[in-house]
Amino acid sequence: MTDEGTTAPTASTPQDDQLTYDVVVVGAGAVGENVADRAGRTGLSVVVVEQELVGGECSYWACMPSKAMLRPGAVLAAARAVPGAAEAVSGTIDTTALLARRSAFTSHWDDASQVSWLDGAGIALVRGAARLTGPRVLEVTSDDGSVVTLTARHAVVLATGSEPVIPDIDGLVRSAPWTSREATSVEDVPASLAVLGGGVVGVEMATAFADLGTHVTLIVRGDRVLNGFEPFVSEAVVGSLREIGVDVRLETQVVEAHREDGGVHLRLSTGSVLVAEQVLVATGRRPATADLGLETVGLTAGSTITVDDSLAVKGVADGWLFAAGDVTGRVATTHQGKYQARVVGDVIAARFGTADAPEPADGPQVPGSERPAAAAESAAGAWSRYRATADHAAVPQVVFSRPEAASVGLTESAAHDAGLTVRTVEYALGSVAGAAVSADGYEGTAQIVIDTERGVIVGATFVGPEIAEMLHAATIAVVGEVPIERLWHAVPAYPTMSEVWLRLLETAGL
Ligand SMILES: Cc1cc2nc3c(=O)[nH]c(=O)nc-3n(C[C@H](O)[C@H](O)[C@H](O)COP(=O)(O)OP(=O)(O)OC[C@H]3O[C@@H](n4cnc5c(N)ncnc54)[C@H](O)[C@@H]3O)c2cc1C
Ligand SMILES: NC(=O)c1ccc[n+]([C@@H]2O[C@H](COP(=O)([O-])OP(=O)(O)OC[C@H]3O[C@@H](n4cnc5c(N)ncnc54)[C@H](O)[C@@H]3O)[C@@H](O)[C@H]2O)c1
Repeated sequence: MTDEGTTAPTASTPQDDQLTYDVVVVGAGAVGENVADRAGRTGLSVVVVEQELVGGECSYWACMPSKAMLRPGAVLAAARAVPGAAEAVSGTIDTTALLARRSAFTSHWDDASQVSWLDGAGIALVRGAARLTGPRVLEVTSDDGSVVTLTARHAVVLATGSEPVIPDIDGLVRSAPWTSREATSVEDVPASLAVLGGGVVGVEMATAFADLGTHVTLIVRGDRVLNGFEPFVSEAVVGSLREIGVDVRLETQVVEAHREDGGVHLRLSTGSVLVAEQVLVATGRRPATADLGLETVGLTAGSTITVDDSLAVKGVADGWLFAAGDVTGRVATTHQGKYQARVVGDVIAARFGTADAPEPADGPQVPGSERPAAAAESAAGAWSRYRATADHAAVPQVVFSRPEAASVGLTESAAHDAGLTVRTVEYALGSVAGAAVSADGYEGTAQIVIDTERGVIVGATFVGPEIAEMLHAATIAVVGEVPIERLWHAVPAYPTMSEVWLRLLETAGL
């Protein structure tokens, strides 16, 4: 569906400097790739623009390398908690092997395989930095300075992700701090590391570097880590970080920083000075929108791009501009961004796709309609495939700390803030046979938040070794709004950790 007479460019750089496609996606991270795939399924021509590596942050500097770095420590801890296996693992982590496996997971920071995937899916790629110059038109500047003008016949989707925030602390920028990129691509493991920020990146990277033998100090300004989770998660995670040798300093701020004699000197609010070989700043991320030309379409450069549940950008006329992923400021995880990508891809396919678009499996069918998908999309309500409803009700997240932490939906306090009448039920995971068998001295907690008016679960939290895979059952219960009386009939196998569901429901009075 490219212009007549124009050969659709493949994943190599196109020759023309004026190109028109049905859909232009800016950013080929996990989110942009999924938007392109989904939107292109009904015959729309799609191009993605990428200024760095196709695959984005998650593949090369975030999810994949960080999880690869954390896995050896988790496996060792699991083996050490089981007599019989423990005796077989008397050594320490092999740093060289760990980093080699980490690098393999990033394809050695080479995006060739992802580019081939784009090619196979019939999605064109233009390499360079894209900037809107007005409605539906963008300029892409490549590394060699050449400029391509891209026009979208129907839709532009911004999926430019986010960038780390470096707090305004005297001397910090001059100290050349690490961000998560340097931490996840590390080759020379530092002897000591100060980690600033007790969020997800701070906690995961403190764990990973402690495993690598680095002396880690975690500086947290509040009285707990992982603020978005239930408070009992912080207690468990801080306790175990300290057990693996991380010096956790709660209610502490960095006042001033400078680099001297090969190390970074951090003056702390407590009056002491901390010296570390490197400092990792993990104090959150902001949407990457500073140089996107937002001002040419009536938005503010550098701001979060606000979208509705169809992922259409608010405040832009004619419904041609969409956004998904970190750049929307909704939820900054790959899985939720990819969910948004599926939604917006389907919305674009339905609104602008051809008459032969497949009929949706859900939503109202309009007899005799030439474009059933378009009719279904325009009538779509919450929980249809065309609306990102889960962004409000059922966001799951796993933190790969030790113990792991996982949650979906609302915490108790968020439920109160939302005006719900709730009760919480908690159960010690270590009392469940499946957990006791999996590790001697297993410690962990499961909690559900029950909306007492509707009799459904609106939130769940787990903390404990190897609980990550427990989360999806909770997500299904929350999204499905399964009445707890019905959940009672979902019988967990014995002896698995999932038996905690039975114990939670018994504790709730069933
Ligand atoms: C250390 C770390 C660990 C993480 N671990 C997890 C995890 O385990 N699980 C999880 O779900 N999430 C994790 N996340 C979050 C996850 O990485 C992000 O939510 C995800 O990468 C967002 O995807 P995205 O496509 O929106 O953005 P990105 O992956 O950032 O992709 C955006 C792309 O747009 C490109 N781009 C930007 N501006 C332009 C422009 N003007 N022109 C052309 N291209 C442009 C960028 O180069 C980039 O490739 C982690 C994050 C960090 C920092
Ligand atoms: N496993 C996962 O799903 C995973 C892993 C890593 C990152 N991520 C995502 O990446 C995003 C970024 O992670 P993050 O940890 O950088 O951000 P975050 O928002 O999770 O945590 C940032 C922390 O830094 C603190 N902070 C902010 N400014 C500070 C300052 N000036 N001084 C001291 N502390 C300060 C905040 O209080 C907060 O605790 C998150 O949204 C997260 O969801 C996800």
